[in-house]
Amino acid sequence: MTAHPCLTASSGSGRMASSRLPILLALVFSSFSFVLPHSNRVMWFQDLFPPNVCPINAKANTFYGIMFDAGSTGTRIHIYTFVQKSPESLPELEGEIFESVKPGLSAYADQPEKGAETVKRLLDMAIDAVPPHLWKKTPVVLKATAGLRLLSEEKAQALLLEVKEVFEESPFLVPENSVSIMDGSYEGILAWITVNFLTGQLSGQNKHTVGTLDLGGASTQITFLPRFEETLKESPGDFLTSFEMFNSTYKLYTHSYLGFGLKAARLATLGALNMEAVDGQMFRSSCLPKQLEAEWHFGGVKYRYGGNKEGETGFRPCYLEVLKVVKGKLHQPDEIRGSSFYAFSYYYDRAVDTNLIDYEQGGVLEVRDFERKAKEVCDNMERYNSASPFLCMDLTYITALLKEGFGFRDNTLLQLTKKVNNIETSWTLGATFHLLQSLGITY
Ligand SMILES: O=c1[nH]cnc2c1ncn2[C@@H]1O[C@H](COP(=O)(O)OP(=O)(O)O)[C@@H](O)[C@H]1O
Ligand SMILES: [Ca+2]
Repeated sequence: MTAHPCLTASSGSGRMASSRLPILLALVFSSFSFVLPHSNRVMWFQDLFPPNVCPINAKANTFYGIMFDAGSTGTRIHIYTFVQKSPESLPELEGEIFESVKPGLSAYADQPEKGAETVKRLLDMAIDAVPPHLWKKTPVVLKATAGLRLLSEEKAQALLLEVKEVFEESPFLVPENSVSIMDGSYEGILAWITVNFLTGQLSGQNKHTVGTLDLGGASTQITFLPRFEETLKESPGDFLTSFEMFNSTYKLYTHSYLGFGLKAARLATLGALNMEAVDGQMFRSSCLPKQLEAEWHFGGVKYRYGGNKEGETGFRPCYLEVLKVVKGKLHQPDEIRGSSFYAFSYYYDRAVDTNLIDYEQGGVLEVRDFERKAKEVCDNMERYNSASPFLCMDLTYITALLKEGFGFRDNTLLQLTKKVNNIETSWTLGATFHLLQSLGITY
C-alpha cells in the first residue's frame, strides 16, 4: 500500500489554520491545539483528506517562516506556510500554526536561561511542523516588544543572548539580527500590513486601507494611512514613516506609546509605574472593589494593590483617576475622528470578557459601547467580582484612551478582530513578509 503523502510531513502540534482552504478544513485544524503522541501524530488526518488536499504536506513549492512575538504578557510562535504556485506568481499564504506561553520573557528578567527555555519549548513545535528538508531554509526570528523595552539594557540583552543561543542550536536558518527588540513604529506598521493584507486591501485597484489599534500590555499603537494633506503637515515628524511592501510605498501615520499598554496603565493609575521601591507599599484606587487587597506581578516586580476602603468607588471617580494617565499625553490627529478602525489585542479581550462581542466572531462596536460597559461594571463591582478585579479599571482606561487620548468620537466604529480568514491579526505576519523579502525568498 502506498503511504498517504500526509505521512511524509510531521504535524499535530499547535493550532493550524489556513487562509485559503475550505472553512471546514480550517475548523478541523484550528481545533487541534495539543501535541499528539508520536504514534498517533500522523493518523488522525489521513482518512479525512484525499492525498491532493493534505494541507500540511510540504510540496516542492512550499516554504515556511517562523516569527516569535516576545510580548510583555506572553511569548508566541507563529509558523507561516507559503506556497508558490508558479515561478512567475507571488507566493500565497497557505496557513499558520500558532501557540503561546505565559508569562512573557520580561518576567524572567533575573533568570534569562529559564526565559530562553520557554522559547525553546515553542521552537520544538516548529521542528515538528516544518519538514526536515526545509529546516535549513526556514528563517527563525524573535522580536521583543514593550516588556523588554521597559527592562534595563543589561537584563534585556542577557535574555536576548540566551534566546539567540537557542536559535543557533536549532536546525533553522538564523539570519543576522534574528533576536532583537523591535522599534515601536515597526510594531504598528507591521500590524497594519497584516490587517490590510488579510482583508485584501494591499492588492488590486481599489485600495481602501483600514487603520489599526493595538493595545498590548505595556504599549499601544495607532496606525493609519493619512488621506488628508493636513494630517501630514500637522503630525510630528517621527509619527510619519514611509514603508515599502509588495512593490508599493506607503506613507503611514504610526506611533507606539510606551507605558500606555493596559497593564502599564493599571500601574500608572495606581501611581506605581516606574516606582523604585514598591516592596510592601499598598496602592489604592477607586476603580477597584472596596474591600480588595491583593498582589500582582508584572515585569518581574511584585505590587500590592487594593480598593478605596473608606473613599469613593465607581465609574466617575475612576474615570477622573484614569484621565490623569492619558489627558494631553497623546497626539490627536483630526482625521481619525470620523474614520473606523480595526482594533485587537486587549480591546478584543476586554470586549469578549464583558460580552460586548463573541470570542469567535468578534464584532463591530462604537467607542461609546466601551463607556457604557465601563459604567455598568464600575457601578456594580460586587456583581462582577468573579471576573478580574481590574475589569472596571481596564474598561475605563480603554474608554479614556479612545476618547481623551486619541480623540475618537463616541460613535467612531471599531471593528474588533482576532483573526481574519483564520490568521491571527498580529504584527508577526507583516514582519514575516518583511523578513522573507529581505532574505530574497519572496516579494
Ligand atoms: O497573535 C495574536 N493574536 C491576537 N492577539 C494577540 C496575539 N498576540 C498577542 N495578542 C494579544 O496581545 C495582548 C497582550 O499584549 P502583549 O503581551 O503583546 O504586550 P506588548 O505588545 O505591550 O508587549 C493580549 O490582548 C493578547 O491577547
Ligand atoms: Ca503585542
